[in-house]
Amino acid sequence: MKAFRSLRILISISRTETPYSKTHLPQNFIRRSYSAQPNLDEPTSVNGDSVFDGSQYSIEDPALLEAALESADDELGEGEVREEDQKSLNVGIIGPPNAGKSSLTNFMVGTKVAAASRKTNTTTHEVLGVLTKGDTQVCFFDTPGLMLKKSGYGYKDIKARVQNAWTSVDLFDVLIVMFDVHRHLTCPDSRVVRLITYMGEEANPKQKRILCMNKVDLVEKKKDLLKVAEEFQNLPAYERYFMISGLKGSGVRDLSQYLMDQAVTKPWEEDPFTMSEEVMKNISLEVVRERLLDHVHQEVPYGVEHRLVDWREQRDGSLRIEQHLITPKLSQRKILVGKSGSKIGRIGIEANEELRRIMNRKVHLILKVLLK
Ligand SMILES: Nc1nc2c(ncn2[C@@H]2O[C@H](COP(=O)(O)OP(=O)(O)OP(=O)(O)O)[C@@H](O)[C@H]2O)c(=O)[nH]1
Repeated sequence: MKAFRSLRILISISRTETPYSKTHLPQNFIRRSYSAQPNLDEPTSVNGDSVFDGSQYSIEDPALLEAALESADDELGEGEVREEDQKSLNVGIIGPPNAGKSSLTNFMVGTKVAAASRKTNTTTHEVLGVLTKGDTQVCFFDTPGLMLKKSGYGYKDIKARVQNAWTSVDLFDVLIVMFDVHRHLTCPDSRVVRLITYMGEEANPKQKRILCMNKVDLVEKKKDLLKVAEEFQNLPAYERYFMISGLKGSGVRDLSQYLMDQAVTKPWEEDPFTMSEEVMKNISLEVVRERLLDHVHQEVPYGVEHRLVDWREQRDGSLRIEQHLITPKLSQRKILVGKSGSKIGRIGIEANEELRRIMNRKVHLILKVLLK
């Protein structure tokens, strides 16, 4: 159930724009619960008992129970807000690679899963995450590749995608210009300074711009932060300056509050009940990890390398998920596998069932325990 709890947060993360990437969760799925039993007592044993294959198990059709729990159409479900009451804000985050854009978004959105295996540079403006709180939805967009060349001009000629990105940057309600202040103090990069200056030179009446000095946790002498603030203080386009640690969270609450306060009455653009494929992949890892921690009490889970090796939609609409658990020691592998595969089997059954409920479709979870 811990994964279900985290899902209340996870569902507010948005989707990537691939046609097959959307999974629409039933709007009241969080409140549903139904039990299911595997129809076999023992998990599959292949080549020395290291494989759990979820396709060996079938779950009773929960449709009847789902129907019974369905709320009436005109009732507002938990977390739903009438369109006329919805407030929105689109926030672009611009900054050099490694500035901490994803980490900050993850912290604000409330989970680490948003970007762990995010594909970069696939779209002009990639949704990094969506924060939906009360009646307000804040969408965070990445602006990949938007840096300035030494000449001071953008890399417009590289690809039309980048050109479009530059021209549409102005469309965000708020633009966060972010940089790694620790790096700036130790090894300043002229391209970053140029970007900060360029974005701060001229105020845009339709867009609020803020300058975020990130990674303040790495700066030992906090006085140095004031020096940096002074360096950029005469840039009229920045309405506010924030000193934050997107990873550790310092200063993030003020920033989140500032953003929530900027939201205007406008229907939400992102369905808070839609999950991207990337998010689902990470959920699948999280769910298995959780079960692992539940069932293996020794130190084992912390030494285990956990990989998603296959994620495939099958012809019948079901999802095949294969994950590998790689242990450094044979003894750890034995603990994980259990007698005749009983441990990994149990972990697999429970994780398979939970994933089936979350994804709202049939899931074949394959877990393999391997030795490094
Ligand atoms: N100490 C510290 N590290 C941070 C902070 N924010 C991010 N990092 C680390 O900096 C690295 C880059 O962070 P990301 O969030 O991936 O940066 P990004 O700007 O999204 O990077 P790109 O995807 O390359 O554009 C990671 O190793 C983070 O853990 C912070 O506030 N403090």
